[in-house]
Amino acid sequence: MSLIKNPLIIALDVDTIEEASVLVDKLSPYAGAFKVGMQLYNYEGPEVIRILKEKNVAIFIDLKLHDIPNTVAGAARVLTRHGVSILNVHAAGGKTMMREAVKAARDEAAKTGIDCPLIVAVTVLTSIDQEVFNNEVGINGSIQERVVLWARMAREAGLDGVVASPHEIAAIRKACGNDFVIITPGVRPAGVIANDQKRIMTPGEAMRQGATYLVVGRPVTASPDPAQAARAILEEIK
Ligand SMILES: O=C(O)c1cc(=O)[nH]c(=O)n1[C@@H]1O[C@H](COP(=O)(O)O)[C@@H](O)[C@H]1O
Repeated sequence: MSLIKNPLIIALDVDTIEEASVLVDKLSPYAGAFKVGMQLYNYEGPEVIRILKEKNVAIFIDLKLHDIPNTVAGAARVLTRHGVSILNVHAAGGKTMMREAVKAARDEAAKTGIDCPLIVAVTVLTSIDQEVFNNEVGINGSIQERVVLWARMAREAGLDGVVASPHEIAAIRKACGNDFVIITPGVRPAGVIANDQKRIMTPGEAMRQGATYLVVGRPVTASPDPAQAARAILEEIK
């Protein structure tokens, strides 16, 4: 969507509208979009979307919808009314769930004249490593194989793209083509702490692999100078 002016999406993982507003005011010159996830949305509700949109920034609503198809379709339909730029669902919810979500969002957009968000599927979370994937999540095979399978499935269901770690970007690009949107969290500038992220790369490496958008939270928002941290990432991916 045209409102997203560069590949850097900043994750607003804070509790309140006040904290989010401070970050947006500091970072809007450098961010292509801001991500509102389960922490901020579950405390402040849809009001946070309205207030941030008044600042004329693009919003990625990250609620990782995962439920039966009818329930996810209903959520995708009402979230579309907020006029967000990106919305996500879990690929693990299956193809019918994804297809119904896309249909509900597109129908609502056509009915209301609101732009339809890009709809993307979360694949294997970037905090999961191969051992946890096999032994705790309980899925056999490599993470990469699974991510590519789910990316193909998302594409067949009519989604615009996926969320995946930088490690799978090249394989997804090969399987799903150049127009497929790949949103990549698990991004850490060189020397920055990984926190709970397991499958990481630097911003420059992730873009060279073929990412469409990078999602970055703590390396920017927890920095003593968030604007400088964001500027440095933009410089690195130029
Ligand atoms: O869907 C997401 O955005 C997401 C998927 C994923 O696999 N990994 C992941 O970290 N994210 C989100 O991306 C952001 C990463 O934040 P930092 O680790 O602070 O950079 C968080 O808001 C996560 O919720």
